[in-house]
Amino acid sequence: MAPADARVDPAVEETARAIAEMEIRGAAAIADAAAEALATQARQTDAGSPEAFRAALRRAARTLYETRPTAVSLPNALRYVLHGMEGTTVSDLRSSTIAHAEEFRTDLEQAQSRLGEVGANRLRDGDVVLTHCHSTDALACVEAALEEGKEIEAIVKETRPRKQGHITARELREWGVPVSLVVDNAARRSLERADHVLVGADSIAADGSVVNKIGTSGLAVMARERGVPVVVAAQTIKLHPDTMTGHTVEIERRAESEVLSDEERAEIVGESDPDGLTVENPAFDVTPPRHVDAIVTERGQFPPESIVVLMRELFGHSTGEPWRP
Ligand SMILES: O=C(COP(=O)(O)O)[C@H](O)[C@H](O)COP(=O)(O)O
Repeated sequence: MAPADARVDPAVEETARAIAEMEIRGAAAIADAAAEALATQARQTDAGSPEAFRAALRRAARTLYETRPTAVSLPNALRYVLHGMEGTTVSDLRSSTIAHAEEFRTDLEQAQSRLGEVGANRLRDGDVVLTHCHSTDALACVEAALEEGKEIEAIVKETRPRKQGHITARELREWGVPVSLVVDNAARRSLERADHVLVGADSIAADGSVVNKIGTSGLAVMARERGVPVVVAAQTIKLHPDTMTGHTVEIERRAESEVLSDEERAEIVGESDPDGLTVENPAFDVTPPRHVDAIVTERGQFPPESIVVLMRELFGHSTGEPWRP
């Protein structure tokens, strides 16, 4: 049993709540917040023994891990920080954990800006990108292209049901990028004037499949039909190491209330049996590698089928779940 002083800090509970309720969202932001929360746990814990310290960190990591299942950046971040927890005294454990969390967060930021430079090479002056959801990795490519003096336009898919497209549109407008906001159903028509589909990823599997916001796979199929290249911007923390041994990526299913209000439900159901109406709300889908042209990472760009080589290089060691007791 874990020692009594292995308590999860309230700040960690608060971060976990914010991730679960999507106040903190997007794979990179989730990873960053999780690493920061573990540093807070390490700083605040009143654990009186190395054993209690380790147990408290593992508990905190598990609390964070259980928030959202699809973005692998979350377990990758937790694993990185917990693997860095070294020492035989509480003081050493504390300082090594905090140092690793800080290193992770700095690396994350630098990786995104390097990735942006790599992705910007694909964008030419005057190009139009079509986006889906809100991805900081994808936007880093646009930002780097703008810094190089290129003019870029964007067609931004609204992205039902939570309309993360509005966040994308806001950021692009802050940078002065002309934006056409379109409903998701306008995707195929909008592809007529797009030069690239540019999206992010929550997880990338060993076969090069891309797990991203629901609607990405349909968009990629249509883009292939129209001959518009599909570019996935994804730092290497989006690579899912467990898929090298055949695990599949869990697709998060979210609440009906994101899709249908109580009043709308009542209107549809009328006098009929309420159980006859169910709402499916999967948050992500899987785009097969044949519909993806390139995965842009901070290590360069890769055809999806070759991403496994990079995955082996980065995650060749055993992965494991260090937050399990
Ligand atoms: O699908 C989403 C966000 O989904 P949600 O809004 O459900 O979290 C983003 O495309 C990826 O997380 C990549 O984002 P980033 O490039 O910022 O890591």
